[in-house]
Amino acid sequence: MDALWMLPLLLVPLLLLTSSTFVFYFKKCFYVAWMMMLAVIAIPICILKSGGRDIENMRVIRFLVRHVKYLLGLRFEVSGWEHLQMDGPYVIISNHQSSLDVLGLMEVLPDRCTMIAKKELIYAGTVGIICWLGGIVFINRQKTSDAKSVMADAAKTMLKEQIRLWVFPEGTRNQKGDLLPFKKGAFHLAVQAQVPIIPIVFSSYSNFYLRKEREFKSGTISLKVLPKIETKGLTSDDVSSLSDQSYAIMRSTFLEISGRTPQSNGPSSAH
Ligand SMILES: CCCCCCCCCCCCCCCC(=O)SCCNC(=O)CCNC(=O)[C@H](O)C(C)(C)COP(=O)(O)OP(=O)(O)OC[C@H]1O[C@@H](n2cnc3c(N)ncnc32)[C@H](O)[C@@H]1OP(=O)(O)O
Ligand SMILES: CCCCCCCC/C=C\CCCCCCCC(=O)OC[C@@H](O)COP(=O)(O)O
Repeated sequence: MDALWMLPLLLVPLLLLTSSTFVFYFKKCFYVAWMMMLAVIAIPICILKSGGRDIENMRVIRFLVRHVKYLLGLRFEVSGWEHLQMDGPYVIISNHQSSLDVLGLMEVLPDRCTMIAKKELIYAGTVGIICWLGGIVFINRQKTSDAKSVMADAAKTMLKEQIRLWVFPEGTRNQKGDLLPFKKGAFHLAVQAQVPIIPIVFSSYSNFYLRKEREFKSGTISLKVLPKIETKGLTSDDVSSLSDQSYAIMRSTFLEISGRTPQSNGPSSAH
């Protein structure tokens, strides 16, 4: 008879585990907490290995982040690896749906590659510190002139130190089921450094992660690395067409790997 009183107590966790809203919040909180904790582990390793801010720290970060996908029930199917097998610096551009992109990014991240990120990320606790140690280039999106000069410096550093940079040309996270018009910074960067652009496309997260509906299920993400786009000989006058060209191939790839058919050519580039 006493055991019957236990029943509701057992039902509560059972109900919670089957509630998709609970799972959504649980997985999100777990993700942030786990990344924060991984950064706590990574910080002393990076400082001991490199003594401070150094692009080589990205190896440590990449190694420590690789297992996180399993904990969230996510898988990545990568195609086009061969396009990353290239010597020297280049600019990677990819679409940006959520902070979960970091997991896919770490799947394919080449050596000596860091990212351009909004400066607010530096205040994200231990994650902010590890981003700084990993050589992430922080830009102030509210001050275009500052962002431009930081990126012009980055173009020089890329060549001097043989660094690759990963930029999210949409400039913000976007889950609207299509790509946002591209900002121009990534293309100016590649043209200034005269290095190739490698587009990488993440398929839509909408079949497993829906922010509004508070759903976060297991899922498989296609990650497609596309052939490089050369910028040798191009000048700032070519930036708009370079951006339009990149947008067009990334958008059609996004729709294709997300199981959708293109409806229109969409917006070309940001103005
Ligand atoms: C173990 C531990 C675990 C922990 C785990 C760690 C995880 C470690 C991974 C983290 C991962 C990070 C992920 C972060 C992800 C983001 O933070 S995304 C947000 C930040 N990134 C970006 O914004 C990049 C893209 N944005 C841009 O490139 C933008 O162009 C800029 C540079 C911000 C400027 O913005 P804007 O003024 O709004 O945009 P835009 O319309 O492009 O430019 C205006 C004019 O300036 C010109 N212009 C733009 N850029 C330039 C330029 N560089 N030079 C000359 N002219 C330019 C344009 O051509 C345009 O002129 P017109 O052609 O119209 O005449
Ligand atoms: C004490 C501060 C607490 C801050 C908590 C946030 C910490 C995040 C912790 C774990 C997530 C790990 C991945 C971090 C990298 C995520 C980068 C990201 O996705 O930034 C958003 C930015 O691209 C676009 O921002 P907006 O969409 O314009 O906004």
